Amino acid sequence: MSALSSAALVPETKTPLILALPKGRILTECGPLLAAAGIVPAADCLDEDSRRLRFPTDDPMLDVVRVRPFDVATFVAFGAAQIGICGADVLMEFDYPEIYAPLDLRIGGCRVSIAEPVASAAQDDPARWSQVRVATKYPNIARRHFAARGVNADIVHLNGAMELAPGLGLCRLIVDLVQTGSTLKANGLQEVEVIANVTSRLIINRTALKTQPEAIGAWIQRFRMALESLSINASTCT
Ligand SMILES: Nc1ncnc2c1ncn2[C@@H]1O[C@H](COP(=O)(O)OP(=O)(O)OP(=O)(O)O)[C@@H](O)[C@H]1O
Ligand SMILES: O=P(O)(O)OC[C@H]1O[C@H](OP(=O)(O)OP(=O)(O)O)[C@H](O)[C@@H]1O
Repeated sequence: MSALSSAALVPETKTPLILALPKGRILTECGPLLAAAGIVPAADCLDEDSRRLRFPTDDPMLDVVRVRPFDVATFVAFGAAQIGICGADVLMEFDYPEIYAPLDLRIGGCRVSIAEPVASAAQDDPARWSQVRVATKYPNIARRHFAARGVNADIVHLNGAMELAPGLGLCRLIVDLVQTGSTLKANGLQEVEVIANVTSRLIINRTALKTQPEAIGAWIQRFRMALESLSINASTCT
């Protein structure tokens, strides 16, 4: 019997599903999407000042938890949350096989890029890189990217403020997120290569989808319809 057909015999659970949302900039962008999907979380859920971490919604079968962006993928991969919203950068970094990412939510647009000081970029030819030291919050993405290019990369793992690292002699290159480019510019760096374009995704724990196909399938469908209604509204507003 296949995993799917055996899962269909398991009764769906009566405990609420957990939707994991990322704290920070994406949380604000999630507001209209949640509203369009008919999710009404407790009022303080979208308030970054609230110290609460788990919130009921108007649906007794759905609770929301608010965690750090990198941890959304971990909560969902381990089944602590069944559904989540997470940047494609985080999914690329962890590459969890337990996560299914059915929908591009078209929020949190940015890119994972390589940058270096403006002064060295002028004389540097990325095609000639053979040995580089790279500071990044994305060690796996960076390692894979440089390996695919045949470049020996010594990776220094930082959790933030990567833009400081080249000027202080910690590394020659950084791999970080870029949106407007203003953080790079303010720190004397320039983007030299785009590794991947990023948006946020709806993510699902694969086992939960097998064991609760109706409930989780219905939420995927609600997010899909929400995206359609938002894009219809956006195109009629322009
Ligand atoms: N400048 C940006 N523009 C647009 N989206 C971004 C930008 N920076 C990050 N993101 C997206 O938002 C997600 C969360 O980024 P954010 O910078 O808020 O969190 P963080 O700094 O990683 O959190 P933490 O405080 O846990 O380190 C990223 O994974 C990415 O998908
Ligand atoms: O191209 P820009 O529009 O300037 O955006 C890029 C910046 O945004 C992110 O940092 P964030 O502001 O989230 O701070 P962080 O360093 O705490 O992650 C990222 O790490 C860059 O530093």
